[in-house]
Amino acid sequence: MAKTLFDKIWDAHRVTTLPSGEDLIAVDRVFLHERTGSVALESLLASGRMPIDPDRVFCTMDHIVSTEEGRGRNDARTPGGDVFITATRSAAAKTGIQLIDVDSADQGIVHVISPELGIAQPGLTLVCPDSHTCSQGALGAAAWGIGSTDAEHAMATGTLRLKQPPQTRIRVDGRLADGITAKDLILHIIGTLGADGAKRCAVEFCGDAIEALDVEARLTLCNMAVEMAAFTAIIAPDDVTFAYLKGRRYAPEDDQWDRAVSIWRTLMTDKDASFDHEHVFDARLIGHTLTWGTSPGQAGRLDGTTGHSDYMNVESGTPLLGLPIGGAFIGSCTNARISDLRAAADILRGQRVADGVTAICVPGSMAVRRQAEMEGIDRIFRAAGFEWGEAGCAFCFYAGGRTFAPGTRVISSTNRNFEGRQGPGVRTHLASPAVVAASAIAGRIAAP
Ligand SMILES: CC(C)[C@H](C(=O)O)[C@@H](O)C(=O)O
Ligand code: SF4
Repeated sequence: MAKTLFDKIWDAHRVTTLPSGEDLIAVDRVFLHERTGSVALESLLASGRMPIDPDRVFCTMDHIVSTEEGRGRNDARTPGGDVFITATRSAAAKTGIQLIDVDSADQGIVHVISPELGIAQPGLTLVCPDSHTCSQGALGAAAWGIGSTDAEHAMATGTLRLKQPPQTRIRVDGRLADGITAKDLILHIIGTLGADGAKRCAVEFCGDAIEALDVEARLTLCNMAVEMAAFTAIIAPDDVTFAYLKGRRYAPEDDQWDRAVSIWRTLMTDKDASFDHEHVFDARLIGHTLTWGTSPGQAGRLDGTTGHSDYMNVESGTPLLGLPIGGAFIGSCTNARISDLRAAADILRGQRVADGVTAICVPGSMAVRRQAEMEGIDRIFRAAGFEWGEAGCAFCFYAGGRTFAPGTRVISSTNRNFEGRQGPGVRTHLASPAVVAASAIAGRIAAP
């Protein structure tokens, strides 16, 4: 029978089908972070269990760590949040899992460093107690977000019990216009299908426009699948994927590499495979896209108008272009990789952030930060008046502590614009790094 890419990975990991109709699925890798991972690790230890294979459990510190330069990386950005850091460190030592601690050169946001280190690979199952784990499907893995209890189960048994999700195919034909990015594309898709447009589905992205994206852009695309309520997203691995993975720390080596690639080449949807839902988009019709409301589905063109939102303080029909901003943030697992920073730096070079705009850039990983510094990108950001941070989730979500003033309109390269997401009363517009940079300079929402 013809199979989808997702079927192939699922079937290869099915240990058995249970009487309940659920499958018992072998989990290849578990990734944790200090916010939810600490809970899972402590609970596992309290039950007297140990990870069945600690070498396949990875953990980073990203959500609660301070990202302010020079502040000391052991510091928490959440008042009293140090417990997340210390509890994770101590539980990691007791369980023998692979901890990427605050002072590690590899530290960064889980969904940024997992691909960077080659931990996410085609054909693997990978889970993490974090909703944006779907990002990692960009490498051709089945990667999905779980709760802390399931993380505990996955660590203890190397399996998870769940029903195979329904499947959606989203094909994007044509090529994105110059300057239009994967962020514009995914905001356009969510804006069209709605914030529950892919409910509980495993989404496969395919088509010419997807094949033309580099891996970093594919990560941005898959990252936001959960914002349309998807179970996960996946892209068939291809030569672009293999070139990205080759030589990375956890990638297969030597003849193992050739064997892996020959298996990976079989990971694609068969011609006659069927999906529960299918959608087709035309990349050529997509322009700069950003959100105007408090759901990622409330998105529209930069040259368009808003709907009505009291929280966002916009009337229906207000042009997005020209809305005055007080904050600009470039960061998060959506858009804080080197290609994102380069795109923003191209716009910021020789420019200054407008008066009254607090502008902050927080690279997604310390590796991205080092690369940016090697290229002089940090100097462009600093000279423009941006604060330059150390890696972590930072202003992507409010965790107590420092944020923008209530009521501030912020243009942000992140993935969630819920009420209060970036701080009490803070009004978030999601956009690409280029639109964030251009708006920071203009002091109002502006085109790159
Ligand atoms: C804190 C964490 C569990 C949460 C998530 O699951 O996504 C966070 O990363 C987010 O983006 O809201
Ligand atoms: S950067 Fe934001 S979206 Fe990504 S894992 Fe951190 S908090 Fe979640």
